[in-house]
Formats: sequence, structure tokens, C-alpha cells
Amino acid sequence: MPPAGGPNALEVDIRAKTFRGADGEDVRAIEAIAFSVAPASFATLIGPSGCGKTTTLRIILGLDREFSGSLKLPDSGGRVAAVFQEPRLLPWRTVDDNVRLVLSDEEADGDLDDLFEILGLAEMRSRYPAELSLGLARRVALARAFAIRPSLMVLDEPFVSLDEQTATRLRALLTNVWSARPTTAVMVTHNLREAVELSDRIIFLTERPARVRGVYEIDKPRAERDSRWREATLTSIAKRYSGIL
Ligand SMILES: Nc1ncnc2c1ncn2[C@@H]1O[C@H](COP(=O)(O)OP(=O)(O)OP(=O)(O)O)[C@@H](O)[C@H]1O
Repeated sequence: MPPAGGPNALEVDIRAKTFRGADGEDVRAIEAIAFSVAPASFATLIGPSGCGKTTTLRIILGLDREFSGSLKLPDSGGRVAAVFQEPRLLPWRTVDDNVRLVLSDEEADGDLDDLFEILGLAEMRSRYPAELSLGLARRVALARAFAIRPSLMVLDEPFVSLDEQTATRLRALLTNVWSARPTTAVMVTHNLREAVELSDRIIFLTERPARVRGVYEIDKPRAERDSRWREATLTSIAKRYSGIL
């Protein structure tokens, strides 16, 4: 049984996921991935390359229905937002339009000032994607995801390929916007520091075919996660899961 997460938790229970390989052979990607994410809490999946993390996110997003097991979303009528490695902005639309495009007609006329402000994008609204650095484009992708007030947010390595300073700034912005607009979140990253900074729960996966290797809970409020606490937490994780760091 997946660990309890409450009535409106995200419940993922993948019993098996197999791909048909190019040579016609079956490739077993996932053996058993079960976990839950409590409402308005943040979970991160970490595991070796190719172990099935993106596949798990695609199953959660409903983009892949060919698996054995079950999935329960936090709110069946709610919206689901996704943030991918690539910001996927429309190049011929301004920043403002890229964010408004995902909204319904009534919402699109609404006030997004707070959202742009919190993400440090207030001055960028009339710019086009080609005028933005990768870090800024990723902020716009976050704005677009949070604009719909999703009941579930899925993030696939949202800060990969950024320099460390930019990534640190973006993680702080994500924490701020997520506090202002809380939602149940599941992120994939290869960066354990990032996981420790952002998550309430870290789910460690094995090599393919993936199983859950262990779940690490973090109770410390984000505002109190200073560098000393982070180093101690990384050490404690490394002790518990050898080979993780
Ligand atoms: N459409 C597909 N057809 C065949 N095999 C696939 C397909 N998609 C993924 N796989 C295989 O399933 C396994 C899991 O892939 P997935 O992309 O989920 O891994 P990942 O953990 O996200 O990897 P990474 O950390 O490198 O991003 C891999 O071995 C991959 O080659």
C-alpha cells in the first residue's frame, strides 16, 4: 500500500510499465512505483538515469495510459499543470500573452500582476521569448503553470542546464510562488540539493525497472532550511542511501 496522504492526496500506484523496444523486445521500465503526495505538499522523485521518472510523470499527466496499476488525482475536476525542461513558449507571443493563453476567457482578463511580480517578471511582460535568457523563459513557464491555479503541478527537471546562481534564484522564486498559490506538486530532478531545498517528501527510485528504494520525509519549514541544515540533511540521506550522492 502506498503511504497514506489523506483523502485529497495524489495516489500513484504503478504495478508495471513495459515499453515495446525498437527490436520488438519488451523493455520493463517500471516494476513498482507507489507513493502519495498530501494536498499542497511537494514531492520529488530522484533516481538513476533511465529508471522511469519521466514515464511516471507522463502517467500522472494522463499522457500514457498503458500501465498496470492505478492513479488517483488530488481533485478529479481540478486542473493539472506541467513544467518541462524546455519552457515551450510561443515565440510570436509576448510574455503576457504566453501566460494568458492558457486561461479561460473570464480569467484571461483577470489581474496577473501579483503572479508576475512574485516571479520578478513585472518588467518583462511585453517582451518576446527570443529576448529572454533561459532563466527568464523558465520563470515565464512557471508563471503559466501557476496562472491556472492547478490542483496538481508536475515539474520535470525545471531548472536543468542553468548556472548555479540562476538555479538558486529560480528555486527561491518557485518557493515564493508556490507559497502564494499552494498546490500539490511532483518534481523530477537529478539534483539532490534541489530536492532537499524544495521538498516535503523525497522518493528514491532504484535502477530500471524502477522500484521505490525509500522515502525521505522533510518536516523543516522551508524558511528555516539554511545551508547548515542542508549539509546535515544531505549527509543523513547519504548515510541512509549509499551511492545516492
Ligand atoms: N516511448 C518509449 N519507447 C521505448 N522505450 C522507452 C520509451 N520511453 C521511455 N523508454 C525507456 O524506458 C526507460 C525509462 O525512461 P524515462 O524517460 O522514464 O527515464 P528517466 O528516469 O526519466 O530518465 P532520465 O533520468 O535520463 O531523464 C528508459 O530505459 C527508456 O529508454
